[in-house]
This record gives sequence, C-alpha cells and structure tokens, in this order.
Amino acid sequence: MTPEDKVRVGVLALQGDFREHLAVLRELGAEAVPVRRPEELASVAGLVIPGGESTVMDKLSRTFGLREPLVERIREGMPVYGTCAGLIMLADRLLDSIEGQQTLGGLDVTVRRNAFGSQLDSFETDLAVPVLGDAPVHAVFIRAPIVDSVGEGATALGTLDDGRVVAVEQGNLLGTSFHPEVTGDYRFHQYFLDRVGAAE
Ligand SMILES: NC(=O)CC[C@H](N)C(=O)O
Repeated sequence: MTPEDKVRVGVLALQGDFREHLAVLRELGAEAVPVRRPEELASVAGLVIPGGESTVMDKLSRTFGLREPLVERIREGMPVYGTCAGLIMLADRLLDSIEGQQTLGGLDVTVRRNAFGSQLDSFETDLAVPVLGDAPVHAVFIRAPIVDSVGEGATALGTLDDGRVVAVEQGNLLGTSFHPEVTGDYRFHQYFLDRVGAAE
C-alpha cells in the first residue's frame, strides 16, 4: 500500500479516548486524523466517535460548530463507528439522558446510558459476534450504555448472555457498547475500515 492508497479516516477528538482509536486505525494501515473542526471532518472518508462522556461530547460538538456537519455527513452515508459514548451519539432515541442532551442520530435504536448501574461500573466478557468470525470478541464495558431496543432499520450484531444487545449496525453505521480499542482485537475497527474502503 502506498501513502496515496491509504484510506483517510477521522476520530472525533472533542473529548474521550480518541488517541487510542487513532493508534489502532494507524496500526491497521489507515491515515487517521483527529477531527475537531468542520474542515477536518470534510477531509475524512469515515469517522470513529470514541468513548468518553456523551453529555460533554454533545455540548462540545455544538460549541465547535460540528453538530450540523456531523448530522449531515451521517445522513449522506459516511461510515461511522461509535463506541460507548459514541454509540450514544449515534442513537436515534436516548434513555437516561441529562436535561437538554442531544444525539446526532442515524442508528434506529433506543440506547440507555449507564445501563449497568453503579455497582457494576465496568466488566469484561466474551461475546459472540458472528459477522466477525467464529472467535469471540473480548468486550470491555466501562460505564456502558445498552441498546434497549433495535428498530426496524438496525440489526443486532452481538448480545450478552441475557439477550441484551451491545453491538449494532445500520447501513454504514456501526455501534458498540464496549471498547475494542483497549483489547488488542481490532476486528471491529477493520470492519469499519472495510466499509470506508467500499464507500470510497
Ligand atoms: N465509556 C464511556 O464512553 C461511558 C459513556 C458515558 N457513561 C456516557 O454516558 O457518555
């Protein structure tokens, strides 16, 4: 692969663990840049929205003038992968939001914030994700949201043993409740990059 062939993708870098996602995407051979301004968003063919705090990310996206361009690119079909707070940002409907909190939308799902309560802030488990192959995905959940219901437009990709959905896709949009960037298993990032390559 020459530098000219590299897929150029962005990671929303307003807040949260965007550096880890940049490192993963670069390791997978993509040109990955932080996105904080509309011009930077315009320069990328796909976007990762990282984990962090969705209420803060929402506010900053409006302050930085990114909200409208983000909504527009999502509507236009740009591949986007949202993890944890990023999944919250992509949800059409949100439960346990704070007053005035908005999402970007795009995924026909209802997501509940902080769904595992304070006793179980963080946990890890192995998850079957058939679209990524037979090997289970080791999933790390950190104050994670859950997909409370999946609308007609979206498809569940992975569920916990109790049936709760933690990975979804819809067209070019992909969302996980958990954090693949911290596990060394980058199949979700590769799945996203394949979408970007196909969409270009
Ligand atoms: N690790 C995370 O991204 C946590 C998400 C956070 N609880 C929120 O509501 O945005």
